[in-house]
Amino acid sequence: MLELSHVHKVYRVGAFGGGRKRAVRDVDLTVRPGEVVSLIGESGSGKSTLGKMVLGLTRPTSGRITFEGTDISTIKSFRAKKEYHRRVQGVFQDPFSCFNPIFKADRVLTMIRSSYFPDVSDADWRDRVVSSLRTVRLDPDNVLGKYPHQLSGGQLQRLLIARALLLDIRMLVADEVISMLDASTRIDVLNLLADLKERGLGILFVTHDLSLGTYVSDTTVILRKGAVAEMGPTREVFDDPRHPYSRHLLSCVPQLHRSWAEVDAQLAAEEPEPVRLPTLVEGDDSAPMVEVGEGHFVGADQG
Ligand SMILES: Nc1ncnc2c1ncn2[C@@H]1O[C@H](COP(=O)(O)OP(=O)(O)OP(=O)(O)O)[C@@H](O)[C@H]1O
Repeated sequence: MLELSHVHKVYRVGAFGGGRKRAVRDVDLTVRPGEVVSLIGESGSGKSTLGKMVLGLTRPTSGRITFEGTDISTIKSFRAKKEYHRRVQGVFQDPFSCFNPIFKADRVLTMIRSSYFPDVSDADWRDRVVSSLRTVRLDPDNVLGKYPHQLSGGQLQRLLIARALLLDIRMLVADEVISMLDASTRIDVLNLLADLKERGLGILFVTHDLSLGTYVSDTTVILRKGAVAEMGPTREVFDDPRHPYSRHLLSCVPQLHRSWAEVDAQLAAEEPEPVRLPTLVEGDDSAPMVEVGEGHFVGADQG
């Protein structure tokens, strides 16, 4: 469905754009229908840049992104871009900033109608809206006609997902969608993502939160300095992390039932079979990976 192949992104920075900032380095990854792929990494590791490239908000410096067989760099006309966004949508961290406080919150749905479905009758449109709101577990009577300040962050986030669903999307880029929500609402939104996955959507779930990454994802991609440090089936990556960075990162997840000393002791006792990590070559932008288990890859140690 979605395939990234040797994707790089270098931003021009500095007063006259003379500097260069490498944000993404040689990333290969795939998202299949009904699969949730978590992109995990610390701040600045390139997660959002990858999400933005998939959404066509910024272009890769090199490499290819294909969606359902089409290289998205060939999608140029306004009409073709609109069609692409009928299939691929993004939902972002701060739901509040997506709403204009002087308009009712459901205006985000009306705008979809005027842009994509001008010929749909009022009755048909109302049915579609009600159905998409129910899918995201919102009560239409509770949210329609309300202003953004009358709704919670979780309701606004779900409203944005409902908006995406009106478009019959196949792929959702969910960029830190739960980081601004309180704990119980987070679980609601995660459960909603799990429902969407059941409906066959592919989801790129961008997060810096490791523990939430495991909750919904089939595949985990750990990014460091723009390159993949480790990727593979989520259970394998979490149960048997092979890259030193992933091991360090996973050991930092607080666990209620164990002290830090116990975690350190376990890590030392369970030192995995040593992996010969690939090396980066000076002057070469590629980021090689080695396979350490079926579909489980590790990248170079970038120090
Ligand atoms: N438009 C831009 N121009 C220049 N540099 C940028 C731009 N956007 C991002 N960067 C830089 O690229 C790197 C990757 O940024 P990105 O936002 O993708 O990381 P991230 O992992 O999503 O971080 P966070 O979790 O803090 O959002 C960072 O060093 C960032 O400063």
